[in-house]
Formats: sequence, structure tokens, C-alpha cells
Amino acid sequence: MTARLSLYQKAENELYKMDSSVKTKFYDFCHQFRLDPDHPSLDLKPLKGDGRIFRAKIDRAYRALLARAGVGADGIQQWLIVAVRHRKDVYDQLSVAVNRVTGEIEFVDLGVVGQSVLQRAGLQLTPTTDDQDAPVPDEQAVPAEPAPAPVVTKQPAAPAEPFLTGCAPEDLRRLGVADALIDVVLTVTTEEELDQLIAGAPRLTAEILTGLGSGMSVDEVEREITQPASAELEPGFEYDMAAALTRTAVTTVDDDIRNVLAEGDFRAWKVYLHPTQRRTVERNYSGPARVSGGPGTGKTIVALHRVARLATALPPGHGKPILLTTYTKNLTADLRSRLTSLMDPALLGRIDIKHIDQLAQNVLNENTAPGAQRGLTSDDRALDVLREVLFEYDEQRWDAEFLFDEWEQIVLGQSLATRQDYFKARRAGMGRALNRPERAAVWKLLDQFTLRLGGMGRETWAQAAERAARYEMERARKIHHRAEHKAGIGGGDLAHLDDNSSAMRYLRHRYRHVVVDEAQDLSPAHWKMLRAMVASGPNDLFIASDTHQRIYDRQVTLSTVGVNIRGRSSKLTLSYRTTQEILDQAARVVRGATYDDLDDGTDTLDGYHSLLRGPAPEYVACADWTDEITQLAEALKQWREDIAQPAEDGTVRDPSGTMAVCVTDGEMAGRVATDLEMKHGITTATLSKDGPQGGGEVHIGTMHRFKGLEYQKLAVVGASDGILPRTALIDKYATTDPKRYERELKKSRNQLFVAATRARDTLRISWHGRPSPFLPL
Ligand SMILES: Nc1ncnc2c1ncn2[C@@H]1O[C@H](COP(=O)(O)OP(=O)(O)OP(=O)(O)O)[C@@H](O)[C@H]1O
Repeated sequence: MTARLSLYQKAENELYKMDSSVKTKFYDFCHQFRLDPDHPSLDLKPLKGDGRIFRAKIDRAYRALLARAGVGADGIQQWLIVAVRHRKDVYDQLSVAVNRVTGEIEFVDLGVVGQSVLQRAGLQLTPTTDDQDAPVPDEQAVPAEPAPAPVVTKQPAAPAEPFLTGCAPEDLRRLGVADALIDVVLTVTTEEELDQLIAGAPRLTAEILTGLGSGMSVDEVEREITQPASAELEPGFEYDMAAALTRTAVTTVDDDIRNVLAEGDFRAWKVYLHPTQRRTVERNYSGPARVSGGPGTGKTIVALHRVARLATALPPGHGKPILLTTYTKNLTADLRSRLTSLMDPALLGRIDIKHIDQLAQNVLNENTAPGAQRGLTSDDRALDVLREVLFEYDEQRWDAEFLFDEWEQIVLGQSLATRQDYFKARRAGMGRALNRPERAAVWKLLDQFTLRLGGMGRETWAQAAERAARYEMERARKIHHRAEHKAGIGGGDLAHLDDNSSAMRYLRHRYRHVVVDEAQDLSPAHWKMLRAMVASGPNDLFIASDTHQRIYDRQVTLSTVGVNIRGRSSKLTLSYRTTQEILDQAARVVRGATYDDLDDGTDTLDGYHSLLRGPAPEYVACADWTDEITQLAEALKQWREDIAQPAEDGTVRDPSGTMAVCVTDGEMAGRVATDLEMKHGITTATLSKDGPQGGGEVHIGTMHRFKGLEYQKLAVVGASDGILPRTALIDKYATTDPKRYERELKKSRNQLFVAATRARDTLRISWHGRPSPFLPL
């Protein structure tokens, strides 16, 4: 090998979309180039404009555009492929530069800028002349390629106002916009022109312009986008291409490039982390750390990379010192499969992947004391037991729902073991005050209720979590006590300790690192259990969460459960999943409500944006249920047709599993599935806690089941007033328990937000009757 080749991320993305015959020639080109870049068949030449850009021939029609990136430590010359273009689309006005903020290599192609903008900026593109002598290849042999040629847009009659007002060139420069684009940006006069510029711009420039275009101020962009992306750069960094290459997201071209391109876009998240994502993954934290961010900003991706990074730093061994946990079973399966594709199989064996309830059950199963083993019961069944107790005591003051909430939020939430503790407990967030005699009565009823459940050998999930937390806290206390004692006697033999059984001697914290995804839904008991499972110290807990997506009624202030994240929080703002159009509408669903940051502060969606564009979400008012399902079936058939359209290279995608229907409850999910199958011949698969069941092409599930998932096209059905929120169930709280009422409304609002943000490019929301008040109509 005489040359090392890397592939710029945008070039890789362009290659994914190319005809497979071009891809095959590209593999051969890479092979030849690495052997001998000066081989005559490659015809490597510098372009006329930027002396740093070269072009080489892939075949008669296609050109690789390359930048020389210095010499590696091993003396081998390095080249970066910045684009692969049809020869007709190679212009002299191409440039590469090292970005002054990120220190990354950036490629700028003015060919993607609108013609009218270029004219206003006084720029003209000239096709490169170095290929002019060669005859234009047989067009038959060259598949038509969508040319990134300048698009001609209408010239406005009079000089129009710049679209981005209040931005001076020095602001754009300071923020990190690529130099070659600064003048062009300032001549943009319409949103369409800006969008076109963003689509072709290097990543940081695209993010800055999206931020400014969506109304963020220069200072906000600097704080939210520029600062997190900035790197420490040495003087002269702009000339050191070899150093810049190490900071740039690239794929090394080796013999595996064929597999890389075959794996397509799915591979992107494994390789390229956004600077803020990378920083969050790689930082060493002195204690618990949290990453937040709107839906689709890559929190799960960051959590997975974090696990991989922690695993590589483990000392050799066989145990599983890293726990990766989340709220639901189906998300756990998803994390497992994604981690499997990310990590070395040898290290994968060092990771324990369990959902939070499974973890609690494991703890409880270890306890063999009489009465410690109990079966689980659903909340609905437990509520029936509580109703029986109320009936027997002829208690009229509180209903079963109120008492159950009191039990979960206050008694279990604060691990209150005695009546005295309950008398003293804070009941912040609970709408109805209880005086001391009332508390005594409530305690008595709840005591009867739990005794009765215990007598049946049953407990709820929340109760199991609370019990597991207590066991773990006791275990942590013993470990702490033993460590203190050992330190006290200078680390000597502990034989004189009361309990010197081997179980005690080898008692350790279960994990060295704990990583939690979807953390916003964990209860205080879950947190206490996790806290006790890992010793306090560097990199102990890593938490990914978005409180806008909290869909279970669980509020926690981390500092009250021994998890102090202050000073160790980071925020992701760029959505990789959803289009800006969907994101705008979804953000309006939660606008106006306030959200906590799992601690004493508040969280917002400020700066949350996307570089993806697509159609506006569709809102469909229907006459009745039959009409809603009929229109849904038509939309699904159209989507199926769109997805199955043959791609440029003739491949046809299977629409199965790319479309989904989201509803509020299980009963409606069943009705939608039956109607679609029986009346419209559309096969479905129902999302269960074990993943999709049934193997049909359209996935159907409740909003709870859609947590953490994503679909190319998604329909929300039954978004009517009365269903979202479920007024028949919650209206009574409006007068009896206003705080609970507010909590229930917020839960419904968040469910709709979660549902809407599962869609990647198409979102359709329908209802009959009156629309849900949460819809941003
Ligand atoms: N750096 C990246 N490069 C390419 N794709 C990415 C990157 N980061 C995230 N993605 C993609 O964006 C999508 C959303 O990522 P992820 O599920 O991690 O987001 P999230 O913040 O956890 O979302 P949610 O809160 O809605 O569950 C996924 O398809 C993921 O592969």
C-alpha cells in the first residue's frame, strides 16, 4: 500500500444512493488508488480552483474528488475522498478547509447553492476543463444521476432583504460557518434558498443555519451549537490536514468498504457521533452524569457507545461489571441487538442487559427467607383488592384510585415503613391535604390492603421494586460498613467481625458502572435500587432521559435518592430521526407545560432541531370510526406503494415493519387490527412487551409500546377529545384532586408527543368527533 484512503461522511452518504454498478467500480478504484495513486489509469490531477482538491477517474463518467491529508505517522500519504461525482458536475469552485471551530476538514461545493443566490453573491460556476477533451460517455452506459447542478430559481425583481437578519459576516465566522459560504449565506433571501444551502453545507454550517433560520439568536446558536462542537486547536491548525483528518468523521477505506456500503445508512450511527454526542460518550465523570435531549437526538446511541467505551476500559475478567438497563422489556431486546452490532463479542459478555423490573425480580429471587417470594399482580387486580377493603370498612371519604395513588407516590415512593413516618411524610404534588386523623385512617386502610395482598402471596410491580430497593440498600450498607471497618483496622483480617461468612467476605457492589436509558420513567424505588448497586465514584451512573417523554406517573428528584448529577449534565439538540416539519408540530403539543430535569431544575426543548426535511404532518378529521379506518386503510395502501417503489438501482424495499399505527389503549389497538385485516385486507402485527406479534406488515400498538421505537411512516388514530385525554376517567379529579388532574393531563399530552416523534418522515393524525385539545391545529 502506498496511500491510505478515507471517505468523508457526506461522500459516503452519496455513495449509498448510487447505482450498484458505480459502487462496484468505486471499490476497484479504491483498490488501485491504495496500491498506486499515480497509476496512469487514475489520471490524478489537481483541480483548477482550490489547489488542495484533486480529481481522479473512477471510470469514463465518474470522478472521485480527493483532498491530500498529509502523511501518517507510518510515512504513508493520506487522501480523503470528499465526493464522488459525474464528470459533468465537477466544478472548479470546490474547496476544502479546516473549520476554525471544530478543526475538522470540510468540503464545500457551491454547486449545491441556488443559482439566484450565486448570482447575487457575484459567483459563477465553471465546469472544470480538465475533462473537456474526452468524449461524453455513452449515456446508455451511465445511469442517470440526479445532478447536484445549480438549480435555477427566479431572480427577484428588486433586491430583497436578507433572510437571516441581524447576522454580520463576523458573527457567522465566529459561529463556525464555512468561510466559502459566508457571503453566500448573507445573500439568501427566502426560506427555500436557505433550505437548499443547508442541504449541501458541511455539518456544522448546516446546523448553525438551521438554528438561525428557526429564529435562534446568534448567542443562542453559539451556546447550543457552536460551543459544544468546539475543539482545542493549536496555532497553524488550518494548514495541518493530517491533524485535521484525525478530528474528522471519516471511514477508513480498506477491503471491507464493500460491506460498509452494502450495510448502507444503518451503519451511520455506529461510526459517526455528533461532536456533542462524542464528548458526552468520552468524558470521564467524577460521579453520576445525565444526557438529555428531545426525541431522536441519539440519547440511546450515546448510551450504547458509552457502554462500549466503559467496557473497553475494564480490567480483564469474566464477570458482568456493567449494567445497561431501561424501562421496558421490548426496549431491552432492542438495546441488546444494537449493542451486539456495535461491540466486540468478547466484551459484550461483560455487559448485563436487563430491564428494571427484571433486575428487581433477580434481587428478590436471591432472598430465600420465608415469605420473601411473592407472585406479581397487576395494578388493576390490586385496585380491586383495595376496593374490597374500602367496602368492608365502609370507607366513603376516599376512593380506591386516590388511595392507590397515595400508596404508590407517597408510601412506596418514600419507602415509608411505619405509621410515624407516614405522619411526617411530605406530600408535595398531591392535590388533597390530609390531616393527622385522616392520615391515621389512610394508613390503616393501606395496611389492611397490603396485608391482604401479602396473604395472597402477591405484590404489585411497584411494591416489588420498593422491596428490592430495600434489600439492595441493606446490602450496600453492609458493604460500606465492612469497608469502613477494614479501613479502621488498617486493612487487616476481618475474622473478628460478627459475620465472617464467605457470603459476607465476598460481598461487593453488583456493578462498577450502570447505564440507564429512558430514565424519566423510573420510580424513586428503582433509583434507590440502582444507586445501591454501584459504588459512588467516577463514571458510576450514566443516565439518558427526556422528561417530555415521561408517560408513567413517576416523578423523582435524583438528589433525594442519592444521585447527584449537578455539573455533569449535557444536552443533545439535533434530531437524527424526525423531520423539522414533524418536530415543529410535536413540540407544539408540549409547549406551555413545564418539565423538570429529573432534579430541581427545568428542562426545555430549546434549540431542538433537525436537518431532515419532509412533508408537513397530515391532520385528518373523520365522520366516524368506520370513516377513520377506511381513510387510514387508504393511506396505508398508498404508503405501501410509495415505500415499495423501485429505487434507482432497481432494488425494491419491503414495506413490512416500516409503517405503524399508534393508538391510546389496547382495546382500540385490537379494533384497528381487526378492521384493517377483515375489512381492508391489510395484515398487522401487534406490539407487545415482547416486540411485534403476528408478523403482519403494519405494526399496531398503544402509545406506551411505542416508547423508544421509530417508523418511517406513522399514523396516530383516535386522537379525539375524550380519548386524549381520557376525560371519563380523569374529569372527576378536576374538582377532587386538581394536582392529580394536572398530572393526568400532562401524561396524556406526553403520550401524544412520544407517539408523534416516532415518525421518521411521514406523520398522519386522525380523529372523529372533536379533535384532542392537545393537537396543534
Ligand atoms: N450520530 C448519528 N449518526 C447517524 N444516526 C444517528 C446518530 N445518532 C442517532 N442516530 C439515529 O437517530 C435515531 C434516533 O436515535 P436514538 O434512538 O438514540 O434517539 P433518542 O434520543 O434515544 O430518541 P427517543 O428519546 O425518541 O427514544 C436512530 O435511528 C439513530 O440510529
